[in-house]
Amino acid sequence: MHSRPYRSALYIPGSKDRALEKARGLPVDVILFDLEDAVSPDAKVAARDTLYAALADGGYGPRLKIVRINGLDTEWGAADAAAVAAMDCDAILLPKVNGPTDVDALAALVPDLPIWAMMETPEGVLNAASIAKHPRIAGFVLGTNDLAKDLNSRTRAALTMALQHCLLAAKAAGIVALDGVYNAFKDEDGLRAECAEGRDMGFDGKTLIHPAQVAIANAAFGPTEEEIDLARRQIEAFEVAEAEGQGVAVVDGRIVENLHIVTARATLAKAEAIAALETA
Ligand SMILES: CC(C)(COP(=O)(O)OP(=O)(O)OC[C@H]1O[C@@H](n2cnc3c(N)ncnc32)[C@H](O)[C@@H]1OP(=O)(O)O)[C@@H](O)C(=O)NCCC(=O)NCCSC(=O)C[C@H](O)C(=O)O
Ligand SMILES: [Mg+2]
Repeated sequence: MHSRPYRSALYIPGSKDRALEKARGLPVDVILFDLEDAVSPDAKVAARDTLYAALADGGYGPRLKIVRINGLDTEWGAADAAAVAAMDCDAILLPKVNGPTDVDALAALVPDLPIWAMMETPEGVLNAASIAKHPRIAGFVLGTNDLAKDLNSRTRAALTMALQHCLLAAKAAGIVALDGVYNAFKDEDGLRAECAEGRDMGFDGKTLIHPAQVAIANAAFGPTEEEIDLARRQIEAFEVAEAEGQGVAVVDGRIVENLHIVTARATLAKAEAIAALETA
């Protein structure tokens, strides 16, 4: 179980001062400062300095600060990595990871920061287990746009197997897994439905492209009052059952065993972590 929430992870173009400023006041759990696709080629070099200065100025509070660089096979990747190594951030995100050797290459350039991997190529998805187990990897971010492009697929349903494969790899390795973006940023109902689907699959949160998407993701991936109440009642009932020498309790007509208590405790821990983040 992770000790901080990852409900909402907002991409911020590293080149845009206004968005970098706006992010300081947004209730997101994770900020993905982007040097890759959100930044046009002619702005990429200057974006490094813009982002360095924004992070040095601070004001992003307890949010997890991750910087996405350009691929190491591009003209910007290696210099991005060197620049990020000097930035005040928590992790570095590598796009289009195809296998653990891609992670090795970045690890050699950035010795100290945790590395997150964009899972967005067919080869990367096939190698998900070995990427997730790389000792420097701390999280997966699904890149559903690039994946759909490479697969020539037209629906999210067509990506289900890839999403689940990456999730299995992430959970087996004990790392974080964030779902891909929902492109139609003005369609709140569509986002709500996709967040619910990603949460039910097991993702820890959703990557986002616009501030208007934050509240929907936070609500979808945070425990509800009903879930918190149920978790408390399950723990209470199980403790009573245990005191009576029983291994099973019944709450709301359903059995509660030790494994459900693990989930119930995780729900309460997540609620506490969210409260701590929101009051920090
Ligand atoms: C999508 C956008 C281009 C829309 O921008 P805009 O038209 O400016 O939106 P608004 O006028 O509604 O903006 C309102 C205010 O919010 C600020 N804003 C907008 N977006 C962001 C943001 N992402 N972070 C912080 N602040 C933001 C505006 O500055 C306005 O502020 P104010 O002036 O105070 O009113 C734009 O949202 C955008 O560029 N989004 C990010 C796009 C992006 O990051 N793309 C790359 C990541 S997605 C990806 O690569 C996925 C993956 O790799 C894959 O393969 O799937
Ligand atoms: Mg991508």
